Amino acid sequence: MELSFYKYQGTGNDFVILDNRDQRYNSLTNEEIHFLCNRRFGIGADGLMLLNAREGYDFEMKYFNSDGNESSMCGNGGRCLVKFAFHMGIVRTSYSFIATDGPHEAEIDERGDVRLKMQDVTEVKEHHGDEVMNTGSPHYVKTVQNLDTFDVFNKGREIRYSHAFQPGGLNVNFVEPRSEDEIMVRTYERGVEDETLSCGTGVTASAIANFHNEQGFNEVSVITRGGRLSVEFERNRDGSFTNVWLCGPAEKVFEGTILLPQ
Ligand SMILES: N[C@H](CCC[C@H](N)C(=O)O)C(=O)O
Repeated sequence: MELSFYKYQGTGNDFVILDNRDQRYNSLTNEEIHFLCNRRFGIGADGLMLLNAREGYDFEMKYFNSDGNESSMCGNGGRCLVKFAFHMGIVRTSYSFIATDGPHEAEIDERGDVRLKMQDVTEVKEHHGDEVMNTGSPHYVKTVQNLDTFDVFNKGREIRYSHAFQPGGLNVNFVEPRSEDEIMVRTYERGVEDETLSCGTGVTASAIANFHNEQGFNEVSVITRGGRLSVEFERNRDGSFTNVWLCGPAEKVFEGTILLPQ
């Protein structure tokens, strides 16, 4: 089958996007998605998304990691899918779409950056002095020194596969505070099984773990290897985090067609 695809990236986290509003790609297998994400034999990406039609929403987002398996929410992917929808003629001042973790709002600002509203975070657990939370995907957040030379792959893999987080595993973020409201983050991503240049739900978890205002509005600037993102959130008296927004660039790279192996 010949397949038309679009390639997008959000701060270096890159995705194959398929317009599936006519459901033509519903029968794609995990093996085929894994092939499409392969950086040598396929298009190459950290993940693949289907833009589906959905009653009551501007669209539905289905997300697959590059291992070919459907997975939890992807923050950078959601931002790229909003920009794709805009390019495909779905033009809104505020977008409303549904993903595996529920409904999301999103906006495209005057610079073309995409602001994505993330799910509330109601529970942050402590684990060996580090923090574990779910921002639409499960994340482990560890503060380290000298992040630039830190062994993200091996240390990340160790935590991702550790017994404590089986069977599903989780994504692992290493954070180095730079100033009161700026952090650096590098992430080992589950389902990619490698470091990605940025991870939206991971950046969100890392910012929340490094909040600076005990109560009320917080804004954290996040430096990743793929570029800069910002995370805004309210910290509430009950310890929950609401009105969480992930903001940053999301760009089309190219489009094309590819023949799936028979
Ligand atoms: N690999 C993640 C999903 C994608 C997360 C990341 N690409 C993002 O931008 O949030 C997981 O399986 O939990």
